[in-house]
Amino acid sequence: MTERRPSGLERSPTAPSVLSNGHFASVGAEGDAAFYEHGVQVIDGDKEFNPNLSKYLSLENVTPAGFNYHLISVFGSQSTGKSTLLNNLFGTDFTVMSDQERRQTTKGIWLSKNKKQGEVGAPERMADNILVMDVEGTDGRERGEDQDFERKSALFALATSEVLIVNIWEHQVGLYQGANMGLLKTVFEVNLQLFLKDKHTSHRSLLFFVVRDFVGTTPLKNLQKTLLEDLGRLWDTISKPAGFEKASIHDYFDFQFYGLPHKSYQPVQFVEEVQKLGTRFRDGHRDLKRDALKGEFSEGGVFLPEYHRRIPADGFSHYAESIWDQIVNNKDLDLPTQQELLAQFRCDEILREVMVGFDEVIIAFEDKQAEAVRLGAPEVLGGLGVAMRGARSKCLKSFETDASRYHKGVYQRKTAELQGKVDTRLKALFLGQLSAAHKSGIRDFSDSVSALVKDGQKKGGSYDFAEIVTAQAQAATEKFEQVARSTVVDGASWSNYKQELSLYQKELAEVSARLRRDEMRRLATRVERWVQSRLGESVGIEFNALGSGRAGAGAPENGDKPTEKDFWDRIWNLFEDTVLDAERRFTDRASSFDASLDEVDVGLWRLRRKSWGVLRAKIDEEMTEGNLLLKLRENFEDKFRYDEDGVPRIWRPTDDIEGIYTRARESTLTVIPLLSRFRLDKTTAPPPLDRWVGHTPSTATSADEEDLAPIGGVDEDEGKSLEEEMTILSDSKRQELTVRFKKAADGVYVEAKRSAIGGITQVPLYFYGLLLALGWNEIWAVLRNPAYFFLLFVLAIGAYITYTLNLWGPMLKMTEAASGQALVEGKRRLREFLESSDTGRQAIAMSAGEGGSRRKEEYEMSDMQKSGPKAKDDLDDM
Ligand SMILES: Nc1nc2c(ncn2[C@@H]2O[C@H](COP(=O)(O)OP(=O)(O)OP(=O)(O)O)[C@@H](O)[C@H]2O)c(=O)[nH]1
Repeated sequence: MTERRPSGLERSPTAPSVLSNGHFASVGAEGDAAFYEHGVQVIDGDKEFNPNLSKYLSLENVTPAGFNYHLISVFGSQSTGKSTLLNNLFGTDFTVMSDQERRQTTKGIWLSKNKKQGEVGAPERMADNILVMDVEGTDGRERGEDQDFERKSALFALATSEVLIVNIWEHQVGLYQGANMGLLKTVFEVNLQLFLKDKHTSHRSLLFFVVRDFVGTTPLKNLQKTLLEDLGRLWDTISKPAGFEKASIHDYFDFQFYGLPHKSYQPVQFVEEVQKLGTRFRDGHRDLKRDALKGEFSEGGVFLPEYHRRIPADGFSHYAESIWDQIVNNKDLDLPTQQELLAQFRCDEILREVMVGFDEVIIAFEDKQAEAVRLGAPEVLGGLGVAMRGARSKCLKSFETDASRYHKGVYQRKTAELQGKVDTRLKALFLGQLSAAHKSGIRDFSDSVSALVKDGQKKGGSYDFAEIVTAQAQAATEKFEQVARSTVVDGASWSNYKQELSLYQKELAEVSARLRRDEMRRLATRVERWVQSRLGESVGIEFNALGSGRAGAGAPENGDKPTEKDFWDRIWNLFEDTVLDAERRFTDRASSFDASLDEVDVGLWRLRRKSWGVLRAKIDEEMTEGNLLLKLRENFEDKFRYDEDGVPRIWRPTDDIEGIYTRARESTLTVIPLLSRFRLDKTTAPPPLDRWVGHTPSTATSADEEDLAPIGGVDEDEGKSLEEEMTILSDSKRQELTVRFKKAADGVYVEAKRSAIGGITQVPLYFYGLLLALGWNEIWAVLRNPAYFFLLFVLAIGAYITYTLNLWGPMLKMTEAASGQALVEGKRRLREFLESSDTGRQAIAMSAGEGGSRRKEEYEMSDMQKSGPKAKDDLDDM
């Protein structure tokens, strides 16, 4: 349907509009109220519907009125003053025929809103929104005998209006064949046709007869009676559909009559009466109680609820258009179906409108959430809960306000559809928010626990891990609940977070367990370092003691003097003691982690295995060939060079050097097989490593076993026996070591032998006797000479004083320093002298070569004597 300009207002866009009655009208654009000064032409002369009807209703502010509006149509023969009547009653500006032209002015159907204000102090029920329709006059000359439009417009008016004003000249009353009777017959027929399908609702209409040019000679009551009799007869003549044969005219119509004096002859009275009549229309609803008391209905408001066609104002134009479409196309008018269709159309429209408001609020959040998910950094959106609750309730409320007036079934269906749409999106947002709260909560929890643990470690390790975890888990749960609570949408069944909360708590517990495992690992590492340091030191001492050839540091349990035989017993005891101590430390600390027994068991098992690894590494370090050869040599030298009391031996040729050498060497040689296997002296078997280190606990995970080196005799699948694990030196190594040791021992023996022979060059005793005999005379000469004797006496006294003052030491040192200085000086002078000659230079070169090689030897020896590395005590770290 094309948009048309009202035919009564044809004009060029620029020229001022000239109305058919010759008056100028100020007009504006179609959006202006001024454009609709004369109302809106709903149906034009070509039976076209004007789509601008809705625009007009909006401009007149009728659209939001809901059911709070009334629609009145006026019927009557052409040029009987219908427009004049409406304009006077409602202040409208329908075009009125000029008295000179006398031709039809109203074409099609016009509609205008009542412009007259209610009187001051008028009753509250005063009708605000009265719409009046001026219907083209019937049986006019312009349309000839074309009854089609009359029928169609009657159908249209009846389908929409509550009151039909029938305009009739007084002189026409009683003229049964008069033009109005034909019109009324049509009205009755279409009324039956219209409401046939809507038996359940009792539609009624008010036929309001306005008798024009009422003189008053015949009382209105009589005219009324005549009219009703005529109408009754008319009703009887129309053919009624099956089932309606006995229907009375009063089942469908109420009647009212009003007489108006001649407009030109009695203008004052005309105005007065019009005024009175207008008040009745604007007065709103009829007071049934008062009418019942008076026994008649002749004053007060005219409307009754059952007259209303129940089309909400915002759906009126659409309804009117489809009704007209049906009428024009000669389709059966089915009002209930039309109302349902209208409801569907309008509900969809309202749904779209309310969704616009919803989108304005929600899309921003949806975009933000999607962006955060895309970036992989889920974010808890502030204000989401408030926005969701507000948008949802506003959207449902506005839908209810606007759509609930329409067909109930359709409205309910559409409400469910809207709720579904809204809730699907809100639920996604809600779950997204919970997911973000979940992820960020878990991350924050993990971070804060780690930070607090680090803090505690910095402050000296005085922190309770379990306490930190419990407090942080509680804080994290509270935070999650707070976010979830604030995002809950009241009244939405999906809006609860029980399941999400329990999933969150479950993951918190899992993360706690992981953090505890990490913490246990750190603890285990610290304890292991401590074990390493302790074992490194104590085992080192034992090995050093082996070099001395006497007892080690750890005394055997029975209190006997420690021997080389129980070397491995001492090492094993040290290991056991250290590990037990470490286990105690580990268990004490782990208990504060709230760790389960299984977790502690796994931790202890790992600790024992690691400790064994530490011990085995330390043994391997001590048993490197160089270290071992040095130890054996020291062991041998200790036995060879020192006697049983530990006093160094000075070899004399008479000594049994060979015997001592052989015993010492044999004794040291027995150490080699002893050292080559880790065997306990008590049991003559390897230590019970498998029992001690233990088998893998069933609760240990593959991660727990990851960094553990396999242990022979414990980890069966490694194929290494306990015997192999306890073999420290292989047979070939042993033999090689024996050979090298023997060579070293032989060297020591040769040196001893040489030093024994060197002792023979001592001055023999008889030489002193000979010296005394030969120098006897000289001794006497000194003693008998007073000068010599005195000198001797002074020297004796000086020596005594020096002794009593304990000055011998300093004096000797001074003497030594002086002689040393003199020696250095002497050497320097000698070198200077020699350098001046060639032979002297050669001699210096030779002596330097010898001295260099000796220094090299000395260096190598001192290198071998260096003690093994000492591990730092990590105990401080714990
Ligand atoms: N005798 C008489 N003439 C009237 C009365 N009211 C109006 N008229 C005249 O009747 C003529 C027609 O008036 P309209 O109001 O245009 O009549 P209408 O029924 O709207 O005419 P159409 O729209 O052409 O059908 C005008 O010349 C009016 O002056 C009245 O109460 N009595």
